[in-house]
Amino acid sequence: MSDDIAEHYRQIISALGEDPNREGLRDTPKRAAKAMQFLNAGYSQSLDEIVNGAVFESQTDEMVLVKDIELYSMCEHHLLPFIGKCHIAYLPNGKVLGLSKFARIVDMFARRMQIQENLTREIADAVQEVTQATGVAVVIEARHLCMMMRGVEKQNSSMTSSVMLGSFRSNQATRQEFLMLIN
Ligand SMILES: Nc1nc2c(ncn2[C@@H]2O[C@H](COP(=O)(O)OP(=O)(O)OP(=O)(O)O)[C@@H](O)[C@H]2O)c(=O)[nH]1
Ligand SMILES: [Zn+2]
Repeated sequence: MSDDIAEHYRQIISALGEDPNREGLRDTPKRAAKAMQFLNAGYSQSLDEIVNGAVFESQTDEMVLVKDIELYSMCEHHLLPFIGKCHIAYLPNGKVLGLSKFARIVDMFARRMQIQENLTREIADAVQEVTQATGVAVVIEARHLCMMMRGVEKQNSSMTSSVMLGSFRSNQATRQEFLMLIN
């Protein structure tokens, strides 16, 4: 698989007019293949595996917020990175999720070919599935290199996407509290 990807990179380098045999590029197909596999490792993970049973009984029903989880993903249109941060809140319903698992869930879905809206939705659905929470809110703020390095070449625009489930959708005060806490 890795060799296969490396061979394709060799061909791409060649098609771009470079010499894949010159010293600096000799190992590049192999490195690029390895990097690309890392950036797409989310396809071979499952929610069960990354959560690893770290769901704990708790009587708290107050909002839990995990803020500023850094995020690196690749846009599925150009295969260029988008970079930003993710905020996740939920209202526990008898159980809480291990803190590190929020970052693991973000990475599992970010390390796939994505658009920001779908990434946001997949993270929210996953948190809902493992916690059975009364409500889940996810906000992602990101900058897309496909907008910066090429195309419209806008350096300062960022995109915010959100998904509100359960109480965050139905209860204005809950949503307001969340938005106030992340701003
Ligand atoms: N909604 C959304 N759009 C995205 C995301 N990532 C990239 N895009 C957009 O996907 C669109 C693809 O448009 P196309 O016209 O098919 O491709 P293109 O000619 O390369 O587009 P330009 O970027 O405008 O040069 C562009 O408008 C991108 O900005 C994302 O996460 N969400
Ligand atoms: Zn793009």
